[in-house]
Parts: sequence; structure tokens; C-alpha cells
Amino acid sequence: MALLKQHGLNPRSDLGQNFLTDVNIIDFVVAEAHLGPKDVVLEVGAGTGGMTAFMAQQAGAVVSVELDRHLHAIATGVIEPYDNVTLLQCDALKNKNNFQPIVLETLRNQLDAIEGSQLKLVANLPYAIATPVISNLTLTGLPWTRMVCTIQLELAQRMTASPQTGNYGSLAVWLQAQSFPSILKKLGPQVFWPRPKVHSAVICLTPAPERFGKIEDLLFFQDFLRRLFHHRRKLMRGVLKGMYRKQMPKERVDDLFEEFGFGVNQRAEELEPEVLVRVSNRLFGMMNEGTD
Ligand SMILES: C[S@@+](CC[C@H](N)C(=O)[O-])C[C@H]1O[C@@H](n2cnc3c(N)ncnc32)[C@H](O)[C@@H]1O
Repeated sequence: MALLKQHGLNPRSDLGQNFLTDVNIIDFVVAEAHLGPKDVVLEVGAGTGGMTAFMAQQAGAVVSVELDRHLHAIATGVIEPYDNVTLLQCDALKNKNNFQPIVLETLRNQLDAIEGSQLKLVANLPYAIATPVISNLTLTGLPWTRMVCTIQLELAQRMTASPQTGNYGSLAVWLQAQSFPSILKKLGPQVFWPRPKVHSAVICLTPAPERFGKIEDLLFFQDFLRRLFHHRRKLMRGVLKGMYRKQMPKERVDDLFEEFGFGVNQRAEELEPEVLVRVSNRLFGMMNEGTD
């Protein structure tokens, strides 16, 4: 990539620096985002700012985050003609569960500045943080309407997986209970520079926060799924008894099994997201019984 070479830089694999060099794919990703003047775009990983500038021509505002200060400096020059871009030089995440406060604050300011605004995540994501970026956006309370991102193919398959398949787990249930995730296109390594060792995909998510009914408590649901699928091959009754032994008597899990008609051999990986939402809501209710 000419810009990097010009600045004497080499791509950093520890930061997932695989740049999208195929213009057709950049066009595809941005076209699928359906950008317009009411849109505030969050881009995680500005790189040298090429896609950032392209999106700035179509969106109301772009907030782009780049951790690498050398790339941030290059991108600053590239986006200079656009006054609707805010380029932040920081880690997009504070930790694996939260965005960096400055990122959220900047997004809120931009959203407030445009009447009827909506948030879209559009990015060629650094693979190491693709899961927390996508899965935490639903927790921010920000009015997101679309995510279009390039991510590792294997991760895209885990996000869109169905029950009883090897890829099905907490991530699939978490996202499918709040959105419609779909793979728009599979990408070979040749569309990036340098070429990654893995295949990639363009994934799209559209929100559906009550797709299977209201999730009573999102943080409880997230914790329930993570712990439940941590023991995906074990029988669910024993796992649940262990998980909530401090919060309620073991017999309550037997009551729940009876209520849902689960057999003794029930495993979490056999259950549809819809059922797991209902189980989580019921457990949340049981745990809060008598606290009103
Ligand atoms: C896959 S590259 C995409 C670059 C550019 N948007 C493109 O499509 O060519 C990912 C970018 O994310 C940056 N990055 C890596 N980890 C990051 C983090 N935690 N927060 C913000 N940016 C990060 C990398 O430095 C890199 O520039």
C-alpha cells in the first residue's frame, strides 16, 4: 500500500492491519450500508482513512477510531477536506464489555446534532475485537439501525449459526435474539493487503430487539448465555443448578425444567434462541421473586 510505504511503515499484524485494497469490495460494503444525511457512522479502524473519506461523502457524520497513531496521522490528512468526520486516536474499547467513553460521547454528540439521526456501524474491523464491537453495540442504548462489517468468515458463521450445529453458541443466540444477522458476501484473502491467513465475510445486522419477545434484562441474558454455553456439551439441568446455586434452591431448576417440558438429557445447544430468551426471562423472574 503506497501510503504506508511512503511513510516508511509496515502493517502491524498485532493490530489486525489487513487493509481492504479491492475497490469493488469497499464499494460493496459502503453501498450495503445505505448511507444518507441522517446517518452517523461509527467506523472502528480508520486505517489510512480511504473508506472513511468515501463514507463522509454520503453520511451526515462519521466518527472513526484508530488506535495506531501513525495511521491516525495519515488518515487525518486524507479526511482533511471533510468537516463531518471526527477521527479519534484511541482504543475503541475500554475493555471487552464496553466501548471507550470518548467514543460513546462523540457518537451521542453527533447523533444529537442531526435531527432524526440514526447510527450505523460500517467497518473493516480488526479481527481481534470484532466480537466485542458488534455484540456490545446493542448494549449501548444508541439508536443503531444497521451494521455492515468485514469480519473473519468463521466468526460470521458463528454469528449466523443454527441450533445443533458446531458453530452455535452464546454469540449466535445473543445476536439473533436482538437482530437479524446475515452473511452478504464471502471474501478471499486476496481482497486485503497484506493477505490474512483466513477467509473473511461481509456481515450485515439489522436490529430486532424484541424478535423473540422482550429480553427482561440484557446483562443477565448475556451472562446466562456465556456461562451456559461455556459448558455446551454438559447436560443443562446440572449446569443451571451449578450456575445459580447461590441465588436459589436447586429444586427451582427442576420446576423450570418441568414448566418448559425439558427432559433430563436436555442440552443448551439444542435449544432455539427463542426458547433461551424465555428461559433467561423465567430465571431472572425466579431470582427476583419477592424482591419487589
Ligand atoms: C482491518 S484494518 C482496516 C483499515 C481500513 N479501514 C481499511 O479498510 O483498509 C483495522 C484497523 O483497525 C485498527 N485497530 C486495531 N485495533 C484497534 C482498536 N482496538 N481500536 C481502534 N482501532 C484499532 C488497526 O490499526 C487497523 O488500522
